[in-house]
Amino acid sequence: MTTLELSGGHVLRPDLTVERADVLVDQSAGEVLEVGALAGTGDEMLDCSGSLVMPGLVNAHGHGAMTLLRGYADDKPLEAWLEEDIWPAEAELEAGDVGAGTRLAAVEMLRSGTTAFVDMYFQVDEVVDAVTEAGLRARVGHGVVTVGKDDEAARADFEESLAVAERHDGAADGRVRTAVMPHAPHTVGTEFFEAFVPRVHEAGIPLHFHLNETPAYLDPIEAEYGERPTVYADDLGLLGEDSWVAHGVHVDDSEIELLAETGTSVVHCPASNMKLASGMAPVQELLDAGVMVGLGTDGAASNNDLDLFDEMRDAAMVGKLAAEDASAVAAPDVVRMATEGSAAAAGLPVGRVEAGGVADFAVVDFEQPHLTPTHDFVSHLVYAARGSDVRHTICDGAVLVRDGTVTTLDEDAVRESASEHATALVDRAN
Ligand SMILES: CSC[C@H]1O[C@@H](n2cnc3c(O)ncnc32)[C@H](O)[C@@H]1O
Ligand SMILES: [Zn+2]
Repeated sequence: MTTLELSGGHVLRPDLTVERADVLVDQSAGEVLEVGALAGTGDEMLDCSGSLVMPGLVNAHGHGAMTLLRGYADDKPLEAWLEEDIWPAEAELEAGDVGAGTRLAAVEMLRSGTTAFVDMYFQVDEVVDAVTEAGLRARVGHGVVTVGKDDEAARADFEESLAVAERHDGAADGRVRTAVMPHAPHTVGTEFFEAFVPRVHEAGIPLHFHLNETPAYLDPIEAEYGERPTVYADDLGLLGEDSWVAHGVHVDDSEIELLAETGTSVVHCPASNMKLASGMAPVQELLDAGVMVGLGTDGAASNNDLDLFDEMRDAAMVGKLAAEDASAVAAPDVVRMATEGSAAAAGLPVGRVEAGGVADFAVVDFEQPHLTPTHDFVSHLVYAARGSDVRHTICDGAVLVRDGTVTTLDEDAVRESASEHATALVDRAN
């Protein structure tokens, strides 16, 4: 057994108290052995003085390779943005693009303290290779869209999502888990849900999809079935403890109750919701109803970054506006959303720093002017810290970022390759 000691820092405990402590990790098992006063007992030492050791952040909804389309199309609402710009560009995507874009996403996430993420996209073999190389943890899936496809192509798309989930589950020494990911209730035909959802359940595979992001998600379902999309999704077997949805912006009281009753988690994506003017999710109401809420960036083309510190601040700010209450979506709730909440939503065994727990951490440098004085660590994590304050990132016991430098990927090469792929992709699309 080789041990790593995170020494000299403060530690954010699961009850969100902070104490001066070291953390000893079994690197081969990727597990925390002890949290306490250790004073130099590790085989390898990682200096965390002046810093806070917290659980690695978990990005519970996104489309990693959309980094290639960052800044390609802005200042439009979701439907116009997807139909006029994003989907035509994605029609030109090649496997290598997804690999390059996901590596860029990995570098950005690692540098800002994210150790696990959820990815709904295409060419998932490439996504898995990038995750494996980066050393990250992920829940990945092939996104299914059947609108605009004939029956054969639509069925093939859903088959691909199932096959990908079965092929990759447990990859990268178990750091990669999978899910079947239909895009949304209104972009996948009812007959395909009816045919495939029972098979997904039989195979014990979780489900992840976009729900009620904009008013346009409601109209077609209400017009055809006379019910809210959450009820429609429940009728099709899409809700449950193994399901988590992205957005949940336009959910009424009965839908919130249904999400709580079925144990379906909601991933809040505040930056994307603000940028696309999709609306303000009723996060405090979801929390009050007992719904598990996680946090996600969505893709880098609608955010336009993958920094969960930024996202935490946005979640707190817009949560207060939505509730018209400055005490709503308070800092401790937001830190829980970005750690344990996201982890529970995505079914990943992370989100707490404790003995016997998984060794995934972000180490945040608090010796910064904008983090001085430190009356309250949790307040600073939400309202004042930035992704660039992350000093070290550790996943599964391995140091993936040491003093701001990614150890597993060559950052310059990743940036260069992503730029080349992005330019060629956009040239093909235009
Ligand atoms: C079928 S793979 C995922 C699919 O989703 C698209 N997408 C990106 N951002 C959003 C969003 O905010 N709402 C809905 N769909 C989104 C992405 O471009 C892919 O086509
Ligand atoms: Zn999305």
